[in-house]
Amino acid sequence: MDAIVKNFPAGQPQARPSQQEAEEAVRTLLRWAGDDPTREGLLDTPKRVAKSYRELFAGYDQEPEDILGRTFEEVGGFDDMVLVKDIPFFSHCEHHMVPIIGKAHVAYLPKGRVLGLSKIARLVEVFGRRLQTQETMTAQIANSIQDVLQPRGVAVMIEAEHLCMAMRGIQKQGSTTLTTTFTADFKDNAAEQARFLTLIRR
Ligand SMILES: Nc1nc2c(ncn2[C@@H]2O[C@H](COP(=O)(O)OP(=O)(O)OP(=O)(O)O)[C@@H](O)[C@H]2O)c(=O)[nH]1
Ligand SMILES: [Zn+2]
Repeated sequence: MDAIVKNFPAGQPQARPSQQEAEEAVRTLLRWAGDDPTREGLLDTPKRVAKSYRELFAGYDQEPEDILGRTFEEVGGFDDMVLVKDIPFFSHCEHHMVPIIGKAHVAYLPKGRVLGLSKIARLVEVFGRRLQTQETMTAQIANSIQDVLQPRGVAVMIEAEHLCMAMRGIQKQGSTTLTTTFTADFKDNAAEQARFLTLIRR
C-alpha cells in the first residue's frame, strides 16, 4: 500500500503504513486497554479495525474540487439563497479520536451557477471523514464552496455533540456546540445572516 496521506499537517506527504503495521498498532492498543489480542474474539479485530478506519477516514482520499466540480448554469436566473439544512454527519475529534455526532446546515448565494444538491452533502462527508475540530470543519466546508463555486457568499452552521466530552473527561452528555462560518456577502450583510439563521430554525 503506497498511497500518500493527504492533508499531512506539516504539508509533507507521508507514505501510508502497511496493513500489517496498522494491525500491529491495533494489537498494541488492545494490550494497552488491558485485553489479550490473542484470545479468539479479538483475533480478527485488528483487521476489522484497519478496514473500518479506511471507511471512517475515507475523506483523506477525496478532494472537495472533485466533488464540487460539476455545476449547473441553467437555473432560470435564480440567484436567491440555496440552503441544505440538517445534513447529518459523524466525524472524529482530532484530540481524542472519539466521535463527533452532528448536523450541518449549508447555504450559498449563487452567482450564475448552482451546485447539485447532493454535492453539498458529499462535501460534508469528505470533511467529516477526517480527524477534525468542529471549527476547522465548519470553515473548510464554507471556504471550499467559496473557492470552487465562487458564489456571492456561503454560510455554514454545524451543531454537534462531542463524545469526548460526554463519555470521558468532563462527562457532560447532551451539550451541543454551535459553530458558524460566513464568507463574502454573508459575512458583510447582517440581514442575510439573520435570514439564514431564521431558515435553519424553522
Ligand atoms: N475547540 C475545540 N475543542 C475541541 C473539539 N473537540 C474536542 N475539543 C477539546 O479539545 C480539548 C483538549 O484538551 P486537553 O487539555 O489537551 O486534553 P484533555 O486532557 O483530554 O482534556 P479534557 O477533555 O478536558 O479531559 C478539550 O477541551 C476538548 O473538549 C473541537 O472540535 N473544537
Ligand atoms: Zn475530543
